[in-house]
Amino acid sequence: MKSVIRRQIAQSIATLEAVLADERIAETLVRLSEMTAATMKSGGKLLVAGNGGSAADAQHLVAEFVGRLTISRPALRAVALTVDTSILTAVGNDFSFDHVFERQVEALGAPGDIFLGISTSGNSKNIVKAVKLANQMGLTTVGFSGNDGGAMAELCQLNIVIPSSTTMNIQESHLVLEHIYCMLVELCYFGPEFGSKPQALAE
Ligand SMILES: O=C(CO)[C@@H](O)[C@H](O)[C@H](O)[C@H](O)COP(=O)(O)O
Ligand SMILES: [Zn+2]
Repeated sequence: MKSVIRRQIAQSIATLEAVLADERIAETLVRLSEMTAATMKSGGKLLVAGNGGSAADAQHLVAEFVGRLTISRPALRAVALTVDTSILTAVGNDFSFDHVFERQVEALGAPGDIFLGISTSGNSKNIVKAVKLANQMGLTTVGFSGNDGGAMAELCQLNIVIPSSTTMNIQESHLVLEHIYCMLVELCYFGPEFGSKPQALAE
């Protein structure tokens, strides 16, 4: 059993090492963070969707934006499209599960907003459909994926593709980058001096 634990931790670290070595990922994350801060400053918002573990990620990331991560500051405008069970069941039941995020993009999205789809395969139909509509509506589309980026890689304007084909490792790296993403948006939006008292978080 311990050998399984060691192997899995080593695999998770190796995936993160590969992420660390990938300059494109760092460059894309900086670009995305600057763009997100600018979008939010001008009244736009971030919409986030994912399935399974990535649905939990969507909610986790949005909770950091609406609450706080590294500094005490005003709430930032972000919405997880995974949380309203009435919408998910109504649209899933009346249309199909492939439309549960697309419909919410139609309802809530506006030109200039950002849609972030989190999908380890990059191929989940409900995410792909939401990306397509978001593109048509003039949102900026972003994909967090793994493997070869799947269909999302061809559709999204910005892509972060974890260099792994193992779902759990892709998810683990996504979470690390999602925390850094929120941290960088706080930095871009409020400036380093705003966060000079991180102990405020303990209050
Ligand atoms: O958390 C896990 C596996 O670690 C699962 O719940 C996983 O997220 C689900 O199978 C998803 O449906 C996978 O979808 P995707 O990442 O390919 O879009
Ligand atoms: Zn999982």
